[in-house]
Amino acid sequence: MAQYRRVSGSVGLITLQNPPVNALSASVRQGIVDSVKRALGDQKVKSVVICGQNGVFCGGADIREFGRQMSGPPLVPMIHDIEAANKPVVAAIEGSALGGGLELALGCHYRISHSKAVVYHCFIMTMSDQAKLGLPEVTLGLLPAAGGTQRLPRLIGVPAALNLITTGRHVTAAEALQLGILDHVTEHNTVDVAVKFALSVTGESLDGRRISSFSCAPLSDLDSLFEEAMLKVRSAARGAIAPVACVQAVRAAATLPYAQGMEREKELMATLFHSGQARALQYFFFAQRAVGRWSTPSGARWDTSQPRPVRKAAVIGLGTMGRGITVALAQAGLSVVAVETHAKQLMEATKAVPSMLKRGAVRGGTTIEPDSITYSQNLQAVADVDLVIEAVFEDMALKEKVFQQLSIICKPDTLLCTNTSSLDVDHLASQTRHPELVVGMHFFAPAHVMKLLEVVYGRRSSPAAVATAMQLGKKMGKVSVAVGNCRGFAGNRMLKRYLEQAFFLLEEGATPELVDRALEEFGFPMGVFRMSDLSGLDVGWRVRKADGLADTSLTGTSARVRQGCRYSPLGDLLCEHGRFGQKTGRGWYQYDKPGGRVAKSDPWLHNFLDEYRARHGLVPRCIDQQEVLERCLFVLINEGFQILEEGIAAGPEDIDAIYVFGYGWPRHRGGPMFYADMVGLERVVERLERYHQAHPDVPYLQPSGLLRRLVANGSPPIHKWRNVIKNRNSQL
Ligand SMILES: CCCCCCCC/C=C\C=C\CC(=O)SCCNC(=O)CCNC(=O)[C@H](O)C(C)(C)COP(=O)(O)OP(=O)(O)OC[C@H]1O[C@@H](n2cnc3c(N)ncnc32)[C@H](O)[C@@H]1OP(=O)(O)O
Repeated sequence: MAQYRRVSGSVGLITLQNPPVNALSASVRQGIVDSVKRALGDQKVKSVVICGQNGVFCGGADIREFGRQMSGPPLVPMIHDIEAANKPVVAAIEGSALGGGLELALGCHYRISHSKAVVYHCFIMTMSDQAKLGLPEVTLGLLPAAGGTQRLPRLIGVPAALNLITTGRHVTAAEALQLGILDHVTEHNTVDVAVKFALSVTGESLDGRRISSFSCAPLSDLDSLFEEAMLKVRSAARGAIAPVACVQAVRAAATLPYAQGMEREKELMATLFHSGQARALQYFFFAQRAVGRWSTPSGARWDTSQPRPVRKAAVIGLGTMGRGITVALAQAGLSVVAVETHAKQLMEATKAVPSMLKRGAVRGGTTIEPDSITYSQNLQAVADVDLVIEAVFEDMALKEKVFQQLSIICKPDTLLCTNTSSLDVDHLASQTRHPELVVGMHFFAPAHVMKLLEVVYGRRSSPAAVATAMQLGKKMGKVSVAVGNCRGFAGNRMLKRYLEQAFFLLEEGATPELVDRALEEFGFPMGVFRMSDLSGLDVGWRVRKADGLADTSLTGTSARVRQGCRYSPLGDLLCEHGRFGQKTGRGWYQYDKPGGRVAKSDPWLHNFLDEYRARHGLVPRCIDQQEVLERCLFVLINEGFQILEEGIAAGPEDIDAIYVFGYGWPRHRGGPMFYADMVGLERVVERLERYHQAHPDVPYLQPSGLLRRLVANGSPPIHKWRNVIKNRNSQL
């Protein structure tokens, strides 16, 4: 809806009304069309202001309408009519003007917005409380097709428009003013200022105010600008089609008259609108919001659990993870006690952490106060904190000891969290006096950069403990996903199956290059082998050794079998050769030096694989990219269904958010569970069954019960899976 009234005698004020973000639904569009008509037809009205109710201008088109039959007046002629009006129209932008919302504002003759400098916590000073503007359609698999690709370059120039349209980034009102998107910013009530302004421009000529009549500022070398832009978008999101279409649309603005540019914009939008990528990205938009509405099998829920305030936190262990967590906590405005019992490591951390904070501040345009962190070698320093995050070496005996000590030292109501990536949270809880106050907070390296946080609830974790960890994650800018306690939780448990298949493919004749190429062409930023070289092969080796798996002295058939299932010792053998990946300059690839970044094919590795296969009587066969994708991805997806069946994750959105934010799953493919839905559950079952027949010693290739049940229920779309999922208690 849109409300229309006349204010200050001669200003028609149109207020968009569609909470929470005044999205341009059919009825809002109809309301705007009707209101504009009224304002232009009323002789008493000399100028018009468009604003949004509740301090939000407009969050853009109503994304929920995209999957349905579109009705109501279309945006393009609606905006065209506003621009063509013979009375000045002013956009009063509070909150957000995004997508179609900004396009609507670009159709107005003037744009005024809100900006206010505030200090929002004790040591980070920032410009907050100001409007956000942007054309984020690309993040939804679309382009700004209501004239955005044609008006913005005409208003702010091609390079700046290319940047905004291809990245979808939001800019603050201050930046928008600088770029020339806004005519004016105010610290006062934006609508009042806009009304006064509208009165002041009454009767003035609008000839120079209609952006569609502008020409793009000329540029000397358009071809190389667009070539560069194309290369950039292709490498930023491999295989994503919307950024490419965005570049093409902006090129049309730079080279064609407005009307032809609009035709091109429409044509390009038509290729995107019904694409699988647009569906995936729009699904993911809602999925990442859905994970905040967490629930556990015991009935704890986001809307009935009260988080506790956390002002002071401690981090125990200042290795790579601990340092990153310390930085993330400090950046979130908490006071942090950073504890490391090894003097050398502590000394290094006291230098590393402030410089990480400094780099972060430069990147984020904020100022920091390093005094918010105190360092100590003594665990007693955590006596008065509200929450502790343990990040010591991944060793159960060590962690047990730390939790026993924390339970004595800390206040009785202190929340005790572990950053373990796979160990048993319930067991650690059992070492403490208050197991209900123990949860996992599983960060991903680098912890101050990566968006994902798995919040792991144990059997006895209280709803308040889960709510507090979830809220703290949000405060740290993370996407927090609540998961149950099991080996590897959700993310690493699924990853294990994916890694195993990659190793098996090498045994059967593939090379790391072939496997990585298939995965990178699918859209992962790095294939599995390049990724494991980056993260260090020794990490998994240590875990396998602790689990009694990494025994390379075994010979004959038993060398490739553990606990009755197929096992590949390839990773263990590489580690025994000292090949830990980038850090040693050798892994699945070779690097020019230890710490080198550029992976090169390694003849040694290929010889090693040949000899290994010969030793074990494995006859290499030709493996194609499809098999790589199906084996690696379908087994991971199958584990995802198992996780859903066990209630470790509450819904497919949780798993998809974990994989997109934590494991580089290409966002334009929606996440593994969405991908399964796209491929078709029946096909996933059929391929898994086929591979299981060929590899009966790999039980995880057998389709999970839930997957079969969904197929038996007619393969309902992903948003109906929850109806079929029967949550069970967490399982260890
Ligand atoms: C064959 C060819 C046919 C072509 C015809 C088509 C022609 C179409 C022409 C033009 C198309 C224009 C495209 C667009 O405008 S696409 C939309 C662009 N806008 C966005 O991407 C903005 C999305 N929203 C946000 O970024 C944020 O929500 C923000 C506005 C910044 C507010 O953030 P915050 O305060 O943190 O609130 P939440 O994100 O939690 O959102 C609150 C709830 O509102 C829902 N929401 C938000 N935006 C939209 C929207 N645009 N449409 C529908 N719903 C929206 C959001 O999901 C939250 O609800 P819930 O928690 O239930 O998920």
